[in-house]
Amino acid sequence: MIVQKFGGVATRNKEMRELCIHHIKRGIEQHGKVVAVVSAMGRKGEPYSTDSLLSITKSFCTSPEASDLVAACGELISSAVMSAELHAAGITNEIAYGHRTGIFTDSNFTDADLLRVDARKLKELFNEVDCVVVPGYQGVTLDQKFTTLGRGGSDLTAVVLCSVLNGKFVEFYKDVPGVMTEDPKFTKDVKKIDGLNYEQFSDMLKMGSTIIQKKAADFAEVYKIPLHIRSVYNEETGTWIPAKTEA
Ligand SMILES: Nc1ncnc2c1ncn2[C@@H]1O[C@H](COP(=O)(O)OP(=O)(O)O)[C@@H](O)[C@H]1O
Ligand SMILES: N[C@@H](CC(=O)OP(=O)(O)O)C(=O)O
Repeated sequence: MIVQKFGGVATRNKEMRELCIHHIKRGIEQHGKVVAVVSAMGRKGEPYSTDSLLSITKSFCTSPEASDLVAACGELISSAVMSAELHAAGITNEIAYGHRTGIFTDSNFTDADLLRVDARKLKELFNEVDCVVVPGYQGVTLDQKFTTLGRGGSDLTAVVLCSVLNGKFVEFYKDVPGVMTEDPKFTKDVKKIDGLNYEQFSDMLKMGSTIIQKKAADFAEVYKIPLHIRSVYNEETGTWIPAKTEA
């Protein structure tokens, strides 16, 4: 089993989600089962993105609980869309959300911390289907309120689920070939880095790189979860953390 994470750019429209579905199919063929963690579709200005939902009313800034409930809807919509399109493509799948995902947090709305993760339901679902679709970025409190895990939190969802389900590694599907020497949005002459150790990757994130959420990278380092950051547009190898050693 592996975990694949598809962010807002990878899930933004049907054409992009077809690429995601191709990777999920290949993941199932090569690794048996796939947990597909999805983020809200699109970026600022697109209708179902996290930023668009959070801008419905300025009053969300005075009500963190309501703000988290609306934010969680972005990933719920995305998981419903992805699940339906996977069914249409012939891939058996179930959606795990709310307490079915088993990610329980404290009530620190907008940046909640994990309390415990109960993987029993997810394991049960894998007896029935090849793929479980999980809305990222969210957890539930012990009294069943939705919380979010901080911006970029779907990365944390992916890494945490890989850890509790004993997955082989997490694949992050991006609009870049992997971790580059610098952010290609701002610098032209960049090269893909084939591999980094956890400390080198953490240093890049500390310097401000936004390629994955820092909390997720820290969790991966502590629990030794291998990460593969790669392009959604093709099947080429991206960047492995930790670097693959020569056989
Ligand atoms: N060193 C880096 N290498 C590659 N991409 C980087 C780097 N630093 C920042 N980025 C940015 O990270 C973006 C990919 O992350 P993001 O769009 O947040 O993905 P996701 O939608 O999966 O969360 C790239 O478009 C790129 O601009
Ligand atoms: N949608 C949330 C969570 C997330 O991880 O998104 P993305 O994978 O698109 O960065 C956010 O924008 O913060």
